[in-house]
This record gives sequence, C-alpha cells and structure tokens, in this order.
Amino acid sequence: MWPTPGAGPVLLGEAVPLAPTPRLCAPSGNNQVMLLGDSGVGKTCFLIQFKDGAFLSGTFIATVGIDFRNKLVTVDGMRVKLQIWDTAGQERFRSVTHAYYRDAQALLLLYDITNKASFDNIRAWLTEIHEYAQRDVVIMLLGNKADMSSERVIRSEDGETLAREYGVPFLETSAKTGMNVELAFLAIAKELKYRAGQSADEPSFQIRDYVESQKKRSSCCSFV
Ligand SMILES: Nc1nc2c(ncn2[C@@H]2O[C@H](COP(=O)(O)OP(=O)(O)OP(=O)(O)O)[C@@H](O)[C@H]2O)c(=O)[nH]1
Repeated sequence: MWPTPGAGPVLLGEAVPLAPTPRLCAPSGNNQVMLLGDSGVGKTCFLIQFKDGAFLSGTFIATVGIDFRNKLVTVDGMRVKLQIWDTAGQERFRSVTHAYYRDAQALLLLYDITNKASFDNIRAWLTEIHEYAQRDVVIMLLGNKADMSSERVIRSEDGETLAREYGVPFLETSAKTGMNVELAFLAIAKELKYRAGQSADEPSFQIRDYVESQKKRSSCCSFV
C-alpha cells in the first residue's frame, strides 16, 4: 500500500530556526512538492540533503514507488510546511507516481548534468506533467550533480535554454555539497506562500526573477 497524499504522519520537530511567533502558511493544507526525474539523477539524495543536511554516498538504492518527508521552512517570518514526495524514477513505477501528480502544488524536475539521457528525457517528463498535474502547478528545472564538473556533459546554458523555453526557473544543484538545494525549496515555499495570498508585502513575487536574483547574488559573493 502506498502512502496517501496529505494523510501521512506529520514529522514535525525538525531543528528549523523560527522567527518569533511565526504564522503558518496554508495551515489546514499541505504544500505538496514532488521530486521527479529519471532514476539515478539524485532525487532521494536531494531530499535527504534538504531534510537532514547529509549526503548518502556509496551504493545506489533505487526508490521503490513513492515516499515523503515533511519539513518546515521559514519564509519572511512565516512558517511554511512542505510535504515533499520522493518518487521512483524507474519506468515500472510510473503508473503509481502518476496518481500523486494531481495533489502536487510544486514539482522539482531533476536531470543529472553528467547524464545526457536524463536531460533529453526532460521533455517527456514535462509532457507527463502537463497530462497528469494541475494546470497551475509550480515547476522548477534542476541540473543536479553540479559538483561533478569533470564528468559534465550538459552545459549550464543548455539547462537555461530549456527552462526558458518552458517558462520555468532553473538552477544547477548538488545534493552532495548542498549547492542551491535550500534555495530551490525556499523559492518554491515563497511562491506557494505568495499564491496563498499572504504576501501583501510582496505583491508581485515572480519565482523566476527571485531565483535569477539569488543566483546572481551567490555568484557575485560566493554564498547562497
Ligand atoms: N556526486 C554526486 N552524486 C550524487 C548527487 N546526487 C546523487 N548522487 C549519487 O547518485 C546516485 C543516485 O542517487 P539517488 O538520490 O538515489 O537517485 P534517485 O533519483 O532518487 O533514483 P531513483 O530512486 O531510482 O529514482 C547515488 O549513488 C548518489 O550518491 C550529487 O549531487 N553529486
């Protein structure tokens, strides 16, 4: 039996620094975020890096079906609970994961910068997303394993171009070093908070602009 979207155990109590008396975004609902992409691109490691700040190296154990973790992030003094679904990239689990697309508010679509097939398959993933997910789902494209520069086969510009074609934000990330992992989730949380209508202070938040500005900041000042 696979877990039910929105009905799983609430794993609160993580060490998340909170601002004084933060409010909870979408208190009665979950902000469901799904990780998608070919098998081996690093979805599970990406989630574990975000949740626990750790990297699982060694033997690759493919995800079976689907699993999730919760994490609270603080956005502009407000707590946003993200329920993050880690899906199996293997083809044989596709019918299982399709059932979860419609409940997702945001999708992080990963490819591996050292694996051309995983990049070429992004268009097929986007076709599936358009078929099964909500029409207004937030999508972000991530080129993972950016730490493996000597084995890179997909240029950063190619990721940028593809993301621009589909009108989605783009980041290169590393689940190993943590590069841009937090930024990806923070941008999603900001967008979901904005959509929940609780950002009067940010009346025109644009996730792509936010991601681009943060990328410039980190490249200029060597921090994220
Ligand atoms: N160097 C490096 N290795 C990574 C990174 N992310 C994942 N890996 C490695 O890539 C392999 C696959 O990672 P997973 O996170 O299990 O991949 P997945 O996308 O969840 O795979 P499925 O569960 O089959 O869909 C593992 O051996 C990881 O250690 C990264 O950012 N850098």
